[in-house]
Amino acid sequence: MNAFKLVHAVINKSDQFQLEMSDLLSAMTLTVSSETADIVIDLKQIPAVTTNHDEQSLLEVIQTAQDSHIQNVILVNHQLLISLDRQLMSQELLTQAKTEEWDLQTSEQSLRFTVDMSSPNLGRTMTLTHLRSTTVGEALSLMIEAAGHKVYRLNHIGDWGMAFARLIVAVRRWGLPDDDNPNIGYSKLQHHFYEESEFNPELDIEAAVVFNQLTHKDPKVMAEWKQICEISRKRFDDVYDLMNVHFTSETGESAYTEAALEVKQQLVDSNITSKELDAIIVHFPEKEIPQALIQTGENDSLYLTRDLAAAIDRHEKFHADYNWYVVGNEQATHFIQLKRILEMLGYDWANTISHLGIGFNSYQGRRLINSSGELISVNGLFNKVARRIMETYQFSEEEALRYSLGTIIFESVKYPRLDHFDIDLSTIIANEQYNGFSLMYYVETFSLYGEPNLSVPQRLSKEQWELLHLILAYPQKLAQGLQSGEPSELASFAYEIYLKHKNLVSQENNHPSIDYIVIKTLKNLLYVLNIPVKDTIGRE
Ligand SMILES: NC(=[NH2+])NCCC[C@H](N)C(=O)O
Repeated sequence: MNAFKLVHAVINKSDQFQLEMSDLLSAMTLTVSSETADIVIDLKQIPAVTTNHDEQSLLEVIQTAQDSHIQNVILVNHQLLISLDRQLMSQELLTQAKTEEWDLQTSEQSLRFTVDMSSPNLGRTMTLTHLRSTTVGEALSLMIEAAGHKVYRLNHIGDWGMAFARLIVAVRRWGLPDDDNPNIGYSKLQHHFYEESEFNPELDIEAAVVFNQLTHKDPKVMAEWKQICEISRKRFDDVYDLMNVHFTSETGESAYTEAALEVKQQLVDSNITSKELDAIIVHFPEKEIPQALIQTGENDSLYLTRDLAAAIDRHEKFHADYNWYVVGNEQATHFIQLKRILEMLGYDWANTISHLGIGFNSYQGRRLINSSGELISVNGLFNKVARRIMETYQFSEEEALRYSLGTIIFESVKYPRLDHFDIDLSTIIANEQYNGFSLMYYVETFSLYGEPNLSVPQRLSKEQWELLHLILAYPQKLAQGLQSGEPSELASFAYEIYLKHKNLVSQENNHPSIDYIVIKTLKNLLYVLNIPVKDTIGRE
């Protein structure tokens, strides 16, 4: 049941008005309190309506359409106030919940998106920022699909650069890490390298030689590099499997080293670079953008230059309307430079690029380390939270892991992206709180009585209608979440529905048909956030 499409169709059926769905979407509110009306349309926000006469005609269009969903419509102070046939609307919400055909599209055309998400670095552990990029990126991808668009999920894996030369040297001296936790092992090796190189400058010299060999694709050194990458990669796949995240394309940065040289040449040829010693630099006309380093020595490539090559490749492959990068906000300048350089090269599609930044993330107030200062892997975090759930609620191991995943995923999407999020073991699994645990538990254990012959009550109480009325806003919440790139819009929407329903139940003012609509809608919202809720419908 999509009230936005309904109103849009009613108006556009006439020859007089052809409104854009996007205009209607921003002008139309399902009022918070349904006392005045069920739908308010602010006509000042609709470009096609400019005069009093237009306002009057629009009113008449809706009146003469005599759509059965619309009970009454009046014009007050440049606003259209629409009252709906509550029973009919509710009945249609019930049908939607039964058939699970969620009609959430509010866009006339289907658009194409790429979402750069996760993009961890091999040869070290996945950080909480990478984890949150994965969860936010996947939620956004599912939201894009739910809204009827096409998404390409892209993993731009960090597998190139000086860090790998250091790791190769470290592995030569101190051996490969053990199998249990290779990425923790690699991170320790990197750390060890830094400590040792303070006393032993030979290490840095050897790393520089290795990096040069890597740059020239020396087969023996490439084999050492490849081994490190493959071992490291497997662990990330375990995380993706657990979270049910599947990428359209996973390309290491190493795949762009040659294309990066071409981009460099293109920049030099367009006269937007300057050479300072061995370095090639772009100065921007805007003073506030810091100069960008394109190359430091012959034949090498830098993160930015590889990213420019990858962006061009992405555009050629996917021709997306939107290219999103869900990446830590400390890289804000990098993305400003990336976009501006593409503009300076004359790529008109540069405006499709948006950096959706991620704020600071912590575990118990710190980075992913335990109380004795040891690194924890993301898999380790899932297990830790699962263990805590098992102890607290006596869940089976399998159930605890599923709840752990759902809880961590929800926790990382429930705040606006740029806000700090902390995984606090004592609060994230507390029941009846604003967390993933409570929502999963609620939708999976709420007792629903029967399904087949449900129908909504003849007369809905005020509170009952207010809850269903809130659910009618789903397509708009989804559109707003996509507009701002914020899955948190849906997380807080789910929580609001949950609270209202709990309240209804405590007043014994619920009804099986309403329970059914609510639980199915909440489940759908959780699916769209990639929370692994069970398919089955409560206990009978
Ligand atoms: N296309 C991109 N730059 N994606 C993000 C890459 C993130 C990078 N690997 C990092 O961990 O910092």
